[in-house]
Amino acid sequence: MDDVLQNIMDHAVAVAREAGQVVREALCDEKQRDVMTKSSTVDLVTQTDQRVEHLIIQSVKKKFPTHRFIGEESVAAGEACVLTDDPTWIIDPIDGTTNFVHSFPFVAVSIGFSVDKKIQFGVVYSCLEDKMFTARRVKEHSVTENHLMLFSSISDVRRSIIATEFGSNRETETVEKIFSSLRNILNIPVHGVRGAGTAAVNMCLVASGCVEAYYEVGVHVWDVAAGSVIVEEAGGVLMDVEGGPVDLMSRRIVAANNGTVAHIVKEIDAFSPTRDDAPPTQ
Ligand SMILES: O=P(O)(O)OC[C@@]1(O)O[C@H](CO)[C@@H](O)[C@@H]1O
Ligand SMILES: [Mg+2]
Ligand SMILES: [Mg+2]
Repeated sequence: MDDVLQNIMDHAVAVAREAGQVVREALCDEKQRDVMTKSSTVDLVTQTDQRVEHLIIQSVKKKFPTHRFIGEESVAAGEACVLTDDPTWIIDPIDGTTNFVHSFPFVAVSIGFSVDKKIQFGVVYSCLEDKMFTARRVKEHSVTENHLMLFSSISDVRRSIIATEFGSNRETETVEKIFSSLRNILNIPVHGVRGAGTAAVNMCLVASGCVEAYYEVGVHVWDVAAGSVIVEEAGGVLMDVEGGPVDLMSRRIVAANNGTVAHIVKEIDAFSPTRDDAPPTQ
């Protein structure tokens, strides 16, 4: 299985790079950045998101015809978001669509691959920085092209930088919760709070030791599937925002180094968005 998995992972890296090239070219063409909206007026999608997801899925289907997919834009178009034991590609064609639309320079192609409901490898291509992050669920871990993982050993949370995002839900109660967590964390006080505008890149920042932790309520499985392996293989931990094991379908995540995770979890004002795998409401 090892060689088989490596073969699949090599394909994921190649197709992520190809997708990244499409994204970079689209950035120079206003038409390809025309905005449509999904769950709210600030949940953006472009024809490039759809095109890139199609490109990835078609390329994988040619090589691995029995594999299944959970793709952000396919789910938006009505496909089920259900993880089975079958080999499944979990795809976010553009993580950071808002960044893409505004030319804010953090945009990633994120591909996680799951078997038996466990993510086996993750590939995050931060395509405007041209950084490829990969990790496989074995002892080895690697970040290609010299982007070495330099995991943070800081254990004093007051010396940390914490990453988070504001998401695309603007309901008053949700915004209140987001600010309540943010206030608690700023008041620790931490050195700073940052957000790249993409969950996948935020998780790679944890794996690289640039930030000590990343947390968010409202993410989707395609935002974090790839990053989850990258963080764990770098030596980090994943947790639910109220402690306990993370559930990638729950839309809640903390990814952190060992020293700060417990401190961050204490400060989060948790809530529970509708799960990614919830049956559709009629
Ligand atoms: O919609 P996209 O661009 O794929 O996802 C980007 C994003 O908004 O999704 C997460 C919340 O859902 C955030 O962490 C992240 O910034
Ligand atoms: Mg995303
Ligand atoms: Mg996306």
